[in-house]
Amino acid sequence: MLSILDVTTAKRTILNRTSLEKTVIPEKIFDNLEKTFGERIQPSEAVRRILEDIRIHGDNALRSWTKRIDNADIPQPRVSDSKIKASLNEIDPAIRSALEDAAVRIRQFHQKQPVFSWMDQSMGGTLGQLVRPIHRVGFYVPGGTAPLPSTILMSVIPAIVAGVKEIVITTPPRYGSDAIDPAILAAAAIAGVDEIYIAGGAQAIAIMAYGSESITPVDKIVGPGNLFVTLAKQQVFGQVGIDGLAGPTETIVIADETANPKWIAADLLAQAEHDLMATAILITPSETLANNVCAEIDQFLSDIKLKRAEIIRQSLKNRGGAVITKDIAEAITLSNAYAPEHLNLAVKDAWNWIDHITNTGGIFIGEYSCEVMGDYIAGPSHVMPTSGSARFSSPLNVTDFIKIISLVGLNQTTASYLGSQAEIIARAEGLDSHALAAKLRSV
Ligand SMILES: NC(=O)c1ccc[n+]([C@@H]2O[C@H](COP(=O)([O-])OP(=O)(O)OC[C@H]3O[C@@H](n4cnc5c(N)ncnc54)[C@H](O)[C@@H]3O)[C@@H](O)[C@H]2O)c1
Ligand SMILES: N[C@H](CO)Cc1c[nH]c[nH+]1
Ligand SMILES: [Zn+2]
Repeated sequence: MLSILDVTTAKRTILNRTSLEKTVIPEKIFDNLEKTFGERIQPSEAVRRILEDIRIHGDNALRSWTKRIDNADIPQPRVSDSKIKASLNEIDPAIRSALEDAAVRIRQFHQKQPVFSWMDQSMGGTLGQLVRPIHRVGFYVPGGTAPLPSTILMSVIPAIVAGVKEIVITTPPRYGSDAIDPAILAAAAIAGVDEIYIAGGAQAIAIMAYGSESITPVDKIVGPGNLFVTLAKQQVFGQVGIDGLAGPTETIVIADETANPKWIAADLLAQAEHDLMATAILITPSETLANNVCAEIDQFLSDIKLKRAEIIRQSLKNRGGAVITKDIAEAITLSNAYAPEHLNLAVKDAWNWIDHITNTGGIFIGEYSCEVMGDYIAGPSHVMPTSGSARFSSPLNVTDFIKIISLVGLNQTTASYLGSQAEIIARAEGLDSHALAAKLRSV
Protein backbone atom coordinates (compact mmCIF):
# COMPACT_ATOMS: atom_id res chain seq x y z
CA MET A 1 0.00 0.00 0.00
CA LEU A 2 2.73 2.48 0.99
CA SER A 3 5.44 2.61 -1.67
CA ILE A 4 9.08 2.61 -0.66
CA LEU A 5 11.12 5.22 -2.48
CA ASP A 6 14.74 6.31 -2.70
CA VAL A 7 15.58 9.97 -2.06
CA THR A 8 15.95 10.94 -5.74
CA THR A 9 12.56 9.51 -6.67
CA ALA A 10 10.91 11.01 -3.58
CA LYS A 11 12.26 14.48 -4.42
CA ARG A 12 10.76 14.20 -7.89
CA THR A 13 7.41 12.93 -6.63
CA ILE A 14 5.95 13.05 -3.12
CA LEU A 15 8.45 15.58 -1.71
CA ASN A 16 8.17 17.86 -4.72
CA ARG A 17 6.21 20.93 -3.66
CA THR A 18 4.15 22.87 -6.17
CA SER A 19 1.92 25.85 -5.56
CA LEU A 20 -1.59 25.16 -4.35
CA GLU A 21 -3.01 25.95 -7.79
CA LYS A 22 -0.61 23.60 -9.54
CA THR A 23 -0.84 20.78 -7.08
CA VAL A 24 -1.99 17.48 -8.58
CA ILE A 25 -5.72 17.39 -8.06
CA PRO A 26 -7.52 14.05 -7.81
CA GLU A 27 -9.76 13.22 -10.80
CA LYS A 28 -12.73 12.85 -8.45
CA ILE A 29 -12.59 16.57 -7.70
CA PHE A 30 -12.67 17.40 -11.41
CA ASP A 31 -15.61 15.02 -11.89
CA ASN A 32 -17.52 16.83 -9.13
CA LEU A 33 -16.66 20.20 -10.61
CA GLU A 34 -17.96 19.08 -13.98
CA LYS A 35 -21.24 18.03 -12.36
CA THR A 36 -21.64 21.39 -10.61
CA PHE A 37 -20.40 23.75 -13.30
CA GLY A 38 -21.23 21.80 -16.43
CA GLU A 39 -17.63 22.06 -17.56
CA ARG A 40 -14.21 20.85 -16.48
CA ILE A 41 -12.82 23.94 -14.77
CA GLN A 42 -9.94 24.44 -12.34
CA PRO A 43 -10.87 24.60 -8.63
CA SER A 44 -9.48 28.16 -8.46
CA GLU A 45 -11.86 29.22 -11.26
CA ALA A 46 -14.79 27.54 -9.48
CA VAL A 47 -13.89 29.45 -6.32
CA ARG A 48 -13.61 32.73 -8.24
CA ARG A 49 -17.12 32.29 -9.66
CA ILE A 50 -18.66 31.41 -6.29
CA LEU A 51 -17.01 34.37 -4.52
CA GLU A 52 -18.10 36.81 -7.22
CA ASP A 53 -21.71 35.60 -7.23
CA ILE A 54 -22.08 35.77 -3.45
CA ARG A 55 -20.36 39.16 -3.30
CA ILE A 56 -22.99 40.53 -5.68
CA HIS A 57 -26.10 38.54 -4.77
CA GLY A 58 -25.60 37.78 -1.04
CA ASP A 59 -27.84 35.24 0.70
CA ASN A 60 -29.69 34.19 -2.46
CA ALA A 61 -26.44 33.16 -4.10
CA LEU A 62 -25.34 31.45 -0.88
CA ARG A 63 -28.55 29.39 -0.87
CA SER A 64 -28.25 28.50 -4.50
CA TRP A 65 -24.57 27.38 -4.29
CA THR A 66 -25.31 25.44 -1.11
CA LYS A 67 -28.06 23.61 -2.95
CA ARG A 68 -25.85 22.92 -5.97
CA ILE A 69 -22.72 21.85 -4.10
CA ASP A 70 -23.88 20.50 -0.73
CA ASN A 71 -27.39 19.51 -1.81
CA ALA A 72 -28.86 21.34 1.19
CA ASP A 73 -31.71 23.82 1.55
CA ILE A 74 -30.86 26.53 4.05
CA PRO A 75 -33.78 28.92 4.36
CA GLN A 76 -32.11 30.45 7.43
CA PRO A 77 -28.27 30.45 7.36
CA ARG A 78 -27.89 31.41 11.05
CA VAL A 79 -28.20 28.66 13.66
CA SER A 80 -30.54 29.59 16.49
CA ASP A 81 -29.26 30.16 20.01
CA SER A 82 -31.58 27.51 21.39
CA LYS A 83 -30.17 24.88 19.00
CA ILE A 84 -26.62 25.72 20.09
CA LYS A 85 -27.49 25.50 23.78
CA ALA A 86 -29.51 22.29 23.35
CA SER A 87 -26.56 20.59 21.66
CA LEU A 88 -24.69 20.43 24.99
CA ASN A 89 -27.28 17.96 26.26
CA GLU A 90 -27.63 16.14 22.96
CA ILE A 91 -24.09 14.85 22.78
CA ASP A 92 -22.70 11.93 24.73
CA PRO A 93 -21.58 13.27 28.17
CA ALA A 94 -18.18 11.58 27.64
CA ILE A 95 -17.65 13.62 24.46
CA ARG A 96 -18.73 16.79 26.25
CA SER A 97 -16.33 16.14 29.10
CA ALA A 98 -13.39 15.34 26.74
CA LEU A 99 -14.07 18.56 24.80
CA GLU A 100 -14.18 20.51 28.08
CA ASP A 101 -10.86 19.00 29.20
CA ALA A 102 -9.30 19.84 25.85
CA ALA A 103 -10.61 23.41 26.12
CA VAL A 104 -8.87 23.84 29.49
CA ARG A 105 -5.49 22.70 28.13
CA ILE A 106 -5.80 24.81 24.95
CA ARG A 107 -6.62 27.88 27.07
CA GLN A 108 -3.71 27.23 29.45
CA PHE A 109 -1.27 26.85 26.54
CA HIS A 110 -2.38 30.04 24.79
CA GLN A 111 -2.42 32.10 27.99
CA LYS A 112 1.34 31.59 28.05
CA GLN A 113 1.85 33.40 24.74
CA PRO A 114 3.05 36.85 25.74
CA VAL A 115 1.57 39.81 23.90
CA PHE A 116 1.48 43.03 25.81
CA SER A 117 1.46 46.77 25.45
CA TRP A 118 4.54 48.64 26.62
CA MET A 119 5.87 52.19 26.95
CA ASP A 120 9.48 53.21 27.23
CA GLN A 121 11.10 56.53 28.15
CA SER A 122 14.72 55.67 27.40
CA MET A 123 14.79 56.98 23.81
CA GLY A 124 13.55 60.53 24.51
CA GLY A 125 9.88 61.23 25.22
CA THR A 126 7.74 58.11 25.22
CA LEU A 127 7.75 55.31 22.67
CA GLY A 128 5.75 52.14 22.87
CA GLN A 129 3.13 49.83 21.49
CA LEU A 130 -0.52 49.25 22.18
CA VAL A 131 -1.94 45.79 21.68
CA ARG A 132 -5.51 45.71 20.39
CA PRO A 133 -7.54 42.61 19.62
CA ILE A 134 -9.07 42.32 16.15
CA HIS A 135 -12.72 43.28 16.52
CA ARG A 136 -14.61 40.68 14.46
CA VAL A 137 -13.15 37.36 13.35
CA GLY A 138 -14.72 34.65 11.21
CA PHE A 139 -13.75 31.01 11.68
CA TYR A 140 -14.12 28.27 9.12
CA VAL A 141 -14.78 24.92 10.74
CA PRO A 142 -14.45 22.00 8.33
CA GLY A 143 -17.32 19.59 8.07
CA GLY A 144 -17.38 18.30 4.52
CA THR A 145 -16.20 14.75 5.03
CA ALA A 146 -15.96 14.76 8.85
CA PRO A 147 -17.28 17.30 11.36
CA LEU A 148 -14.32 18.65 13.33
CA PRO A 149 -15.51 20.02 16.70
CA SER A 150 -11.89 19.97 17.86
CA THR A 151 -11.12 22.65 15.27
CA ILE A 152 -13.54 25.03 17.00
CA LEU A 153 -11.66 24.76 20.27
CA MET A 154 -8.28 24.91 18.54
CA SER A 155 -9.08 28.10 16.67
CA VAL A 156 -11.59 30.01 18.78
CA ILE A 157 -9.89 29.68 22.18
CA PRO A 158 -6.67 31.50 21.14
CA ALA A 159 -8.93 34.31 19.84
CA ILE A 160 -10.82 34.55 23.12
CA VAL A 161 -7.51 34.62 25.02
CA ALA A 162 -6.43 37.49 22.73
CA GLY A 163 -9.60 39.43 23.59
CA VAL A 164 -11.57 39.17 20.32
CA LYS A 165 -15.13 40.31 21.03
CA GLU A 166 -17.09 39.20 17.97
CA ILE A 167 -16.62 35.61 16.89
CA VAL A 168 -18.42 34.10 13.93
CA ILE A 169 -18.33 30.45 12.88
CA THR A 170 -19.23 29.01 9.49
CA THR A 171 -19.42 25.29 8.88
CA PRO A 172 -20.95 23.22 6.08
CA PRO A 173 -24.29 21.48 6.34
CA ARG A 174 -24.29 17.72 6.35
CA TYR A 175 -24.58 16.74 2.70
CA GLY A 176 -28.25 16.72 1.72
CA SER A 177 -29.68 18.40 4.86
CA ASP A 178 -29.50 21.68 6.73
CA ALA A 179 -28.24 19.94 9.89
CA ILE A 180 -24.92 20.59 11.58
CA ASP A 181 -23.32 17.91 13.71
CA PRO A 182 -24.37 18.56 17.36
CA ALA A 183 -20.75 18.05 18.49
CA ILE A 184 -19.78 21.10 16.41
CA LEU A 185 -22.51 23.16 18.07
CA ALA A 186 -21.55 21.83 21.50
CA ALA A 187 -17.89 22.74 20.97
CA ALA A 188 -19.01 26.24 19.99
CA ALA A 189 -21.09 26.45 23.16
CA ILE A 190 -18.12 25.28 25.25
CA ALA A 191 -15.92 27.91 23.60
CA GLY A 192 -18.64 30.53 24.24
CA VAL A 193 -19.67 31.30 20.63
CA ASP A 194 -23.26 31.96 19.64
CA GLU A 195 -23.00 33.29 16.05
CA ILE A 196 -22.90 30.28 13.73
CA TYR A 197 -23.87 30.11 10.05
CA ILE A 198 -24.47 27.08 7.87
CA ALA A 199 -22.14 27.55 4.93
CA GLY A 200 -19.33 25.44 3.55
CA GLY A 201 -16.35 25.79 1.24
CA ALA A 202 -15.88 28.97 -0.79
CA GLN A 203 -19.46 30.01 0.00
CA ALA A 204 -18.59 30.38 3.68
CA ILE A 205 -15.47 32.40 2.95
CA ALA A 206 -17.51 34.66 0.65
CA ILE A 207 -20.20 35.55 3.20
CA MET A 208 -17.60 36.20 5.89
CA ALA A 209 -15.48 38.39 3.60
CA TYR A 210 -18.23 40.36 1.85
CA GLY A 211 -21.16 40.05 4.24
CA SER A 212 -24.74 39.39 3.12
CA GLU A 213 -28.26 40.18 4.29
CA SER A 214 -27.77 37.82 7.22
CA ILE A 215 -24.12 38.34 8.17
CA THR A 216 -21.96 41.36 8.88
CA PRO A 217 -18.54 41.02 7.24
CA VAL A 218 -15.58 40.13 9.42
CA ASP A 219 -12.13 41.72 9.70
CA LYS A 220 -10.19 38.48 9.43
CA ILE A 221 -10.92 34.91 8.35
CA VAL A 222 -9.22 32.09 10.15
CA GLY A 223 -9.23 28.32 10.09
CA PRO A 224 -8.42 25.26 8.07
CA GLY A 225 -10.32 23.59 5.28
CA ASN A 226 -10.07 21.69 2.03
CA LEU A 227 -8.72 22.95 -1.28
CA PHE A 228 -11.81 25.12 -1.97
CA VAL A 229 -11.68 26.81 1.43
CA THR A 230 -7.96 27.44 1.14
CA LEU A 231 -8.15 28.83 -2.41
CA ALA A 232 -11.06 31.06 -1.37
CA LYS A 233 -9.09 32.44 1.59
CA GLN A 234 -6.22 33.19 -0.77
CA GLN A 235 -8.57 35.03 -3.14
CA VAL A 236 -10.28 37.23 -0.51
CA PHE A 237 -7.01 38.22 1.16
CA GLY A 238 -6.77 42.00 1.10
CA GLN A 239 -10.53 42.45 1.43
CA VAL A 240 -10.05 40.81 4.84
CA GLY A 241 -7.06 39.44 6.72
CA ILE A 242 -6.41 35.72 6.75
CA ASP A 243 -4.39 33.63 9.17
CA GLY A 244 -2.55 31.69 6.49
CA LEU A 245 -2.99 28.57 4.42
CA ALA A 246 -4.08 25.61 6.53
CA GLY A 247 -5.15 23.28 3.77
CA PRO A 248 -5.07 19.52 3.32
CA THR A 249 -3.11 18.16 6.20
CA GLU A 250 0.47 16.80 6.10
CA THR A 251 2.67 14.74 8.37
CA ILE A 252 6.23 13.60 7.99
CA VAL A 253 7.33 10.94 10.45
CA ILE A 254 11.09 10.61 10.81
CA ALA A 255 11.82 7.29 12.46
CA ASP A 256 14.74 4.99 13.08
CA GLU A 257 15.08 1.30 13.82
CA THR A 258 14.04 1.89 17.46
CA ALA A 259 10.53 3.01 16.47
CA ASN A 260 7.45 0.85 16.89
CA PRO A 261 6.22 0.06 13.33
CA LYS A 262 2.66 -0.49 14.49
CA TRP A 263 2.45 2.93 16.10
CA ILE A 264 4.00 4.63 13.09
CA ALA A 265 1.58 2.82 10.78
CA ALA A 266 -1.36 4.03 12.89
CA ASP A 267 -0.02 7.59 12.81
CA LEU A 268 0.25 7.52 9.01
CA LEU A 269 -3.28 6.09 8.68
CA ALA A 270 -4.60 8.83 10.98
CA GLN A 271 -3.11 11.40 8.71
CA ALA A 272 -4.20 9.81 5.45
CA GLU A 273 -7.83 9.43 6.52
CA HIS A 274 -8.41 13.19 6.52
CA ASP A 275 -8.66 13.84 2.85
CA LEU A 276 -7.88 12.49 -0.62
CA MET A 277 -5.25 15.21 -0.65
CA ALA A 278 -3.77 14.50 2.79
CA THR A 279 -0.06 13.68 2.90
CA ALA A 280 1.49 11.00 5.13
CA ILE A 281 5.19 10.34 4.61
CA LEU A 282 7.67 8.23 6.54
CA ILE A 283 11.37 9.07 6.19
CA THR A 284 13.80 6.60 7.67
CA PRO A 285 17.32 5.26 7.27
CA SER A 286 16.01 1.81 8.23
CA GLU A 287 14.72 -0.24 5.33
CA THR A 288 13.59 -2.88 7.81
CA LEU A 289 11.43 -0.34 9.64
CA ALA A 290 9.97 0.90 6.33
CA ASN A 291 9.03 -2.64 5.33
CA ASN A 292 7.51 -3.34 8.73
CA VAL A 293 5.47 -0.12 8.68
CA CYS A 294 4.16 -0.99 5.20
CA ALA A 295 3.19 -4.45 6.42
CA GLU A 296 1.43 -3.00 9.50
CA ILE A 297 -0.53 -0.59 7.32
CA ASP A 298 -1.69 -3.45 5.09
CA GLN A 299 -2.57 -5.46 8.17
CA PHE A 300 -4.65 -2.66 9.71
CA LEU A 301 -6.44 -2.08 6.43
CA SER A 302 -7.34 -5.72 6.06
CA ASP A 303 -8.07 -6.49 9.75
CA ILE A 304 -10.04 -3.52 10.97
CA LYS A 305 -13.03 -2.07 9.27
CA LEU A 306 -11.79 1.51 8.99
CA LYS A 307 -14.66 3.79 7.96
CA ARG A 308 -12.44 5.89 5.75
CA ALA A 309 -10.36 3.09 4.25
CA GLU A 310 -11.01 4.26 0.71
CA ILE A 311 -9.78 7.81 1.41
CA ILE A 312 -6.73 6.31 3.13
CA ARG A 313 -5.91 4.08 0.16
CA GLN A 314 -6.20 6.99 -2.25
CA SER A 315 -4.18 9.49 -0.26
CA LEU A 316 -1.43 6.98 0.56
CA LYS A 317 -1.26 6.00 -3.09
CA ASN A 318 -1.18 9.56 -4.45
CA ARG A 319 0.73 11.48 -1.83
CA GLY A 320 2.18 9.03 0.69
CA GLY A 321 5.34 6.95 0.80
CA ALA A 322 8.29 5.68 2.80
CA VAL A 323 11.56 7.32 1.84
CA ILE A 324 14.88 5.64 2.62
CA THR A 325 17.70 8.01 3.54
CA LYS A 326 21.31 7.35 4.46
CA ASP A 327 20.85 8.74 7.98
CA ILE A 328 18.63 10.90 10.22
CA ALA A 329 20.48 14.08 9.25
CA GLU A 330 19.50 13.54 5.61
CA ALA A 331 15.91 12.84 6.67
CA ILE A 332 15.82 16.18 8.50
CA THR A 333 17.29 18.03 5.51
CA LEU A 334 14.50 16.62 3.30
CA SER A 335 11.88 17.53 5.89
CA ASN A 336 13.18 21.10 6.29
CA ALA A 337 12.99 21.57 2.53
CA TYR A 338 9.42 20.21 2.43
CA ALA A 339 8.30 22.21 5.50
CA PRO A 340 5.54 19.84 6.64
CA GLU A 341 2.59 20.90 8.74
CA HIS A 342 3.56 18.26 11.34
CA LEU A 343 6.87 16.56 11.96
CA ASN A 344 7.02 13.55 14.24
CA LEU A 345 10.45 12.50 15.49
CA ALA A 346 10.27 8.83 16.42
CA VAL A 347 14.01 8.43 16.81
CA LYS A 348 16.46 7.64 19.58
CA ASP A 349 17.41 10.80 21.53
CA ALA A 350 14.77 12.79 19.65
CA TRP A 351 15.39 15.96 21.72
CA ASN A 352 18.98 16.12 20.38
CA TRP A 353 17.70 16.80 16.84
CA ILE A 354 15.45 19.75 17.69
CA ASP A 355 18.07 22.40 16.90
CA HIS A 356 18.42 21.06 13.34
CA ILE A 357 14.76 21.54 12.51
CA THR A 358 13.89 24.81 10.80
CA ASN A 359 10.61 24.45 8.92
CA THR A 360 7.44 22.82 10.24
CA GLY A 361 4.21 23.82 11.99
CA GLY A 362 4.83 21.57 14.98
CA ILE A 363 7.42 19.06 16.17
CA PHE A 364 6.05 15.99 17.94
CA ILE A 365 8.93 14.65 19.95
CA GLY A 366 9.15 10.95 20.59
CA GLU A 367 6.65 8.18 20.04
CA TYR A 368 4.31 9.22 22.83
CA SER A 369 3.79 12.63 21.26
CA CYS A 370 1.91 11.38 18.24
CA GLU A 371 0.30 13.96 16.03
CA VAL A 372 -3.19 12.87 17.04
CA MET A 373 -2.52 14.10 20.61
CA GLY A 374 -1.82 17.49 19.06
CA ASP A 375 -5.02 17.23 17.03
CA TYR A 376 -7.15 16.99 20.12
CA ILE A 377 -5.72 17.77 23.47
CA ALA A 378 -1.98 18.45 23.88
CA GLY A 379 -2.50 22.25 24.02
CA PRO A 380 -1.12 24.08 20.94
CA SER A 381 -3.63 24.85 18.19
CA HIS A 382 -3.86 22.09 15.61
CA VAL A 383 -4.42 24.69 12.91
CA MET A 384 -1.01 24.69 11.32
CA PRO A 385 0.57 25.91 8.07
CA THR A 386 0.46 23.59 5.05
CA SER A 387 1.56 23.67 1.38
CA GLY A 388 5.10 24.67 2.40
CA SER A 389 3.89 27.81 4.18
CA ALA A 390 5.63 26.62 7.37
CA ARG A 391 8.71 28.20 5.75
CA PHE A 392 7.24 31.60 6.61
CA SER A 393 4.28 31.18 8.93
CA SER A 394 3.29 29.70 12.27
CA PRO A 395 0.53 27.63 13.81
CA LEU A 396 -2.56 29.62 14.72
CA ASN A 397 -1.81 31.48 17.95
CA VAL A 398 -2.76 34.48 20.04
CA THR A 399 -0.79 36.93 17.86
CA ASP A 400 -3.05 36.06 14.91
CA PHE A 401 -5.84 37.86 16.76
CA ILE A 402 -4.16 41.09 17.76
CA LYS A 403 -2.78 44.15 16.11
CA ILE A 404 0.04 46.27 17.40
CA ILE A 405 -0.40 50.04 17.28
CA SER A 406 2.84 51.99 17.53
CA LEU A 407 3.02 54.94 19.94
CA VAL A 408 5.25 57.95 19.30
CA GLY A 409 5.25 60.63 22.02
CA LEU A 410 8.38 62.82 21.57
CA ASN A 411 9.20 65.72 23.87
CA GLN A 412 10.57 69.07 22.75
CA THR A 413 14.25 68.28 23.38
CA THR A 414 14.16 65.01 21.48
CA ALA A 415 12.11 66.51 18.65
CA SER A 416 14.60 69.31 18.29
CA TYR A 417 17.50 66.90 17.72
CA LEU A 418 15.57 64.28 15.71
CA GLY A 419 13.95 67.01 13.59
CA SER A 420 17.32 68.09 12.20
CA GLN A 421 18.23 64.48 11.36
CA ALA A 422 14.83 63.83 9.79
CA GLU A 423 15.23 67.00 7.75
CA ILE A 424 18.49 65.69 6.28
CA ILE A 425 16.91 62.38 5.29
CA ALA A 426 13.88 64.18 3.82
CA ARG A 427 16.13 66.35 1.65
CA ALA A 428 18.01 63.24 0.50
CA GLU A 429 14.63 61.87 -0.61
CA GLY A 430 13.77 65.13 -2.35
CA LEU A 431 10.67 65.65 -0.19
CA ASP A 432 10.72 69.36 0.67
CA SER A 433 7.50 69.41 2.68
CA HIS A 434 8.71 66.56 4.84
CA ALA A 435 11.91 68.54 5.42
CA LEU A 436 9.86 71.62 6.33
CA ALA A 437 7.69 69.76 8.89
CA ALA A 438 10.79 68.26 10.50
CA LYS A 439 12.73 71.53 10.52
CA LEU A 440 9.92 73.40 12.30
CA ARG A 441 10.39 71.02 15.27
CA SER A 442 14.15 71.28 15.34
CA VAL A 443 14.48 74.80 16.78
N1 LIG B 1 -4.04 22.37 8.25
C1 LIG B 1 -4.80 22.27 9.31
O1 LIG B 1 -4.49 22.80 10.36
C2 LIG B 1 -6.06 21.48 9.23
C3 LIG B 1 -6.84 21.26 10.40
C4 LIG B 1 -8.04 20.54 10.28
C5 LIG B 1 -8.45 20.10 9.01
N2 LIG B 1 -7.66 20.35 7.92
C6 LIG B 1 -8.09 19.98 6.58
O2 LIG B 1 -9.42 20.43 6.39
C7 LIG B 1 -9.97 19.69 5.33
C8 LIG B 1 -11.41 19.32 5.60
O3 LIG B 1 -11.97 18.99 4.35
P1 LIG B 1 -13.45 18.56 4.10
O4 LIG B 1 -13.65 18.41 2.64
O5 LIG B 1 -13.77 17.41 4.99
O6 LIG B 1 -14.33 19.73 4.67
P2 LIG B 1 -14.43 21.28 4.35
O7 LIG B 1 -15.48 21.79 5.29
O8 LIG B 1 -13.10 21.93 4.38
O9 LIG B 1 -14.98 21.41 2.87
C9 LIG B 1 -16.26 21.01 2.50
C10 LIG B 1 -16.86 22.00 1.53
O10 LIG B 1 -16.06 22.08 0.36
C11 LIG B 1 -16.87 22.46 -0.71
N3 LIG B 1 -16.62 21.61 -1.88
C12 LIG B 1 -16.34 20.30 -1.87
N4 LIG B 1 -16.24 19.84 -3.15
C13 LIG B 1 -16.48 20.90 -3.95
C14 LIG B 1 -16.54 21.07 -5.35
N5 LIG B 1 -16.30 20.06 -6.20
N6 LIG B 1 -16.81 22.31 -5.85
C15 LIG B 1 -17.00 23.37 -5.03
N7 LIG B 1 -16.97 23.24 -3.67
C16 LIG B 1 -16.71 22.03 -3.15
C17 LIG B 1 -18.32 22.26 -0.29
O11 LIG B 1 -18.96 23.50 -0.17
C18 LIG B 1 -18.22 21.61 1.07
O12 LIG B 1 -19.20 22.10 1.97
C19 LIG B 1 -9.08 18.48 5.11
O13 LIG B 1 -8.32 18.74 3.95
C20 LIG B 1 -8.18 18.49 6.34
O14 LIG B 1 -6.93 17.95 6.07
C21 LIG B 1 -6.50 21.02 8.01
N1 LIG C 1 -4.86 16.71 11.75
C1 LIG C 1 -5.74 17.84 11.45
C2 LIG C 1 -4.87 18.97 10.92
O1 LIG C 1 -3.93 19.42 11.80
C3 LIG C 1 -6.56 18.29 12.63
C4 LIG C 1 -7.59 17.32 13.11
C5 LIG C 1 -8.85 17.60 13.60
N2 LIG C 1 -9.42 16.45 13.95
C6 LIG C 1 -8.59 15.48 13.73
N3 LIG C 1 -7.47 16.01 13.21
ZN1 LIG D 1 -5.93 14.89 12.29
